[in-house]
Amino acid sequence: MTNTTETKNICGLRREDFQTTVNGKKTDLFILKNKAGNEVAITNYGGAVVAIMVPDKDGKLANVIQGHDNIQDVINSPEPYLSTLIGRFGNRIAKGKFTLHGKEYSLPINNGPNALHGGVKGFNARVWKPEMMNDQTLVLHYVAAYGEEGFTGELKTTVVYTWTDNNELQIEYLACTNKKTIVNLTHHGFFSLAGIANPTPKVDNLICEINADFYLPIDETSIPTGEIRCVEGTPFDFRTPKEVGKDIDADNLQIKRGAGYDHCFVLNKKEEGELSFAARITEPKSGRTMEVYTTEPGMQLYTDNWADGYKGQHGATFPKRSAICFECQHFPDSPNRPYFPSVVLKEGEQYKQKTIYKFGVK
Ligand SMILES: OC[C@H]1O[C@@H](O)[C@H](O)[C@@H](O)[C@@H]1O
Repeated sequence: MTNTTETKNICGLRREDFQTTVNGKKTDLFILKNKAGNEVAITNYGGAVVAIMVPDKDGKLANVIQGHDNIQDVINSPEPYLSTLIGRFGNRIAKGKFTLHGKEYSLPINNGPNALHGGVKGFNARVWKPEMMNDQTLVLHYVAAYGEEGFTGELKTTVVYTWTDNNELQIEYLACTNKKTIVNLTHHGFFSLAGIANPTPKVDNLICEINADFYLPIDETSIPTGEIRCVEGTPFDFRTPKEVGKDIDADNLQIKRGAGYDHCFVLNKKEEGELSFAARITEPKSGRTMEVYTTEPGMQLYTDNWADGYKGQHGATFPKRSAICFECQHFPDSPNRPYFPSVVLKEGEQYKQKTIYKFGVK
């Protein structure tokens, strides 16, 4: 297996730069290689994907996901969710409060007045137990303790990354609890289809299509207002492909609140939980495409609106808006909105979600 031998150069990265010990647990870099010869590199620190090497229309390989080239930079990143796993609860919970079986829970506040992405030390900042199944499958395990980051119930979590021969990065999530809890897992890939370069180009000229007739407007603290609004005639209408930059700075209250796109789309589904088409982007210059499929009801479109000008892999600097994120998940603040799809997981039940990022060329 690839990881048993010392690899000097993995996707332009060095394995040893990812090897350290954090709270007694070892971090490393794992490489998945498919039959087409294309590689993906993942660290078990937060499950951060640090490389996805895919060809452009002329067959030229480039890394299309933002990350860092060493473990210290991953740990201290100005963007703590840079292409990492997110849990136990993706996105925001208003004021960090929710009620479950008649009891009110208070989570640490880490984003304005709200709780974001599972707390001060979420799944993105944990060392996961790695298991290489074969050259194309990495499994990560993490057990979130009862009470960790304010959540009830121990949560045993498994994430399976599979890199298929047709350049699909499949991410499957499984979890179970010993006491009723809430769970909303996702992966926060920061995709730059033009390829990581210095400077990494902005996302404005990506052509984007999103399979959603509705989205969730947000209040001034980025919590869904509760309204499920039609995208028709708004900057959020991506039902026919359009440039990401077309309305990203539109004179629109929702766009202003998000400082760009930072909103959950309600994905069109025939059936709850079906694995279906969510989004597609095309980068016109390189011809690279990415399609997203998910079992989840929602997808947060985030256009990298905040962290600006920090150093990433391959000597690159990442200006803000140089990546696009499609976080497939249940809706933000679901625990406080009984009419949103439920995020409650009971003892004896199994949480499952699957999302696929499929790379190609046009
Ligand atoms: O990486 C952090 C970003 O993650 C997104 O899911 C949130 O909605 C953004 O507000 C946040 O800045």
